[in-house]
Amino acid sequence: MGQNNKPTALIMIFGATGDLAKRKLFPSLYRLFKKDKLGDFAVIGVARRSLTNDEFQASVTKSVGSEEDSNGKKAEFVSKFHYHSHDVTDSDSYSSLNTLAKELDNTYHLNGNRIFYLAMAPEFFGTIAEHLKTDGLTDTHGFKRLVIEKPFGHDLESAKKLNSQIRTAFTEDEIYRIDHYLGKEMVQNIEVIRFANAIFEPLWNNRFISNIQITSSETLGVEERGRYYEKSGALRDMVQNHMLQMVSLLAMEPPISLTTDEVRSEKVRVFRALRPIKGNEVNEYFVRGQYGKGIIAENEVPGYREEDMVDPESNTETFVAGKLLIDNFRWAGVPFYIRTGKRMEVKTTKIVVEFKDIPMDLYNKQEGSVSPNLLVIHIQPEEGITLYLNAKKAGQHMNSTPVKLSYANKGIDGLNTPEAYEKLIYDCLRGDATNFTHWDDVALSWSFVDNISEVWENEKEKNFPNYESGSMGPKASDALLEKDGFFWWPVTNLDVEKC
Ligand SMILES: NC(=O)C1=CN([C@@H]2O[C@H](COP(=O)(O)OP(=O)(O)OC[C@H]3O[C@@H](n4cnc5c(N)ncnc54)[C@H](OP(=O)(O)O)[C@@H]3O)[C@@H](O)[C@H]2O)C=CC1
Ligand SMILES: O=C1O[C@H](COP(=O)(O)O)[C@@H](O)[C@H](O)[C@H]1O
Repeated sequence: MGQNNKPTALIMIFGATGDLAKRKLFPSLYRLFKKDKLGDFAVIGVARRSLTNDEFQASVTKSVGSEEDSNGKKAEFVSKFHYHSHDVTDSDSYSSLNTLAKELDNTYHLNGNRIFYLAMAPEFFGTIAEHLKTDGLTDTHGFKRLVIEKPFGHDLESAKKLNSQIRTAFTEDEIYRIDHYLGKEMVQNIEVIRFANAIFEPLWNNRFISNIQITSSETLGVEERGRYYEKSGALRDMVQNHMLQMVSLLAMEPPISLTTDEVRSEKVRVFRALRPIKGNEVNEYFVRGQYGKGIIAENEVPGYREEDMVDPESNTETFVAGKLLIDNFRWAGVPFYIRTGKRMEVKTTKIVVEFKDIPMDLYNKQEGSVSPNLLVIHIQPEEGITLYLNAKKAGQHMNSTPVKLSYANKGIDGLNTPEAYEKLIYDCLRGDATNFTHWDDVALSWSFVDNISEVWENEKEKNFPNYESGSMGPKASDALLEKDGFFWWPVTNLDVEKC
């Protein structure tokens, strides 16, 4: 891996005038710089519009505006940004980009290390990667790494095509496919909670766990992304990547060490064990929804079909719930339920691990049923874990009552934990690809999702819209669990801060 804690590199950001660069990439780089985690570096911003270096630097200054300055660090940081106006489909621009790259490499002593960050629409990914090779930008004596944003393809076939295009210029080890959920503090914590606690790992299997539920709900609608989302939907936008990645971390076997290869190969084995959903089973295992109008935070919001750039008769799902089965010794018979959607009641991502009931309930005979033990992992917005146990209810009788043991993660020194992008960019600079998705994950997760999307695309859902904005999704999502004798644990009541 050759990790260096203060890495040196030339970072080329393709799409440097776009939303992602301004909202996430520049602020994350600035935080790394402020924390003294970067060695020598320079940034080349690439986009079509014509900007001078001063204008580009002014936009970088603006995007780090809300970050605290310390001893003129901001000005020093921004001075390292350079702009190259360049249409990525225009072959001629790459040689001048290469000239600028070599110049900056010398000026800043960057040892030929290059990061190419593609923060652009995915249709350009393949072309850019090919040009980087043919025009000599990857021909460098240092390391070269490609950071590629989602979506990685639209289905298995397009993902394969894209992968073979980028593989002409980069080896698998040099490709860093971003899934920003893998940079979230509590998603990274799943492994530690599992593998560093003697009380969990022995119970982490089908003998003791009855089901696992993962909810990632959003209150936002589709915003300005109607054009993209119409072709994507929640299944491709959230399930193929973030939701399945969380499933793999929850279900993987303990790796023999924490190296990139070991962790990734255990994750891939989960995808290989994921039971494929056949065409005629899709509606039994998966539920789709589309939001209608409703009330969020006391404001009336429009339905999905009324959003900008959305077909008034759209068949696109903005909500997905599903039941996944993992066919291996550890998980046989344990359903993993997932649900994700836009315009739901709350913005939250939570994992609820529900343990099986004890064989005999001695304490609740007079007072209703026993409460199962739950382990709740709060991914966001609050970060932490809550363990729901049963203890004696105070008083004369021997009855039990649920109690909570809670840990709220306040981050380093009580400050907010670093943003996902900050961690992932730093990992990439250090050459640590553990928290990036491997091609095998991508291929296997697309092949799982393709079975479902094929059915949904060919069957128009007559009941859309089928959930009100501000609700927790369509009724069929509750029915999915009810038929197995379970229910969605209410994520709104599982707030770690209230424990
Ligand atoms: N925004 C977000 O929060 C997230 C974004 N992503 C992904 O990140 C990528 C970028 O998204 P986002 O920043 O929102 O997109 P934007 O539309 O905001 O930005 C696109 C950028 O690409 C540049 N661009 C477009 N066409 C060309 C071209 N032919 N040659 C050179 N530059 C070009 C644009 O600049 P100009 O017009 O000047 O050329 C602009 O800088 C996408 O893959 C998206 O799916 C992923 C997760 C979250
Ligand atoms: O990748 C995506 O994720 C966001 C949700 O991310 P979060 O960190 O806010 O949970 C989602 O809004 C977007 O549609 C999707 O493309």
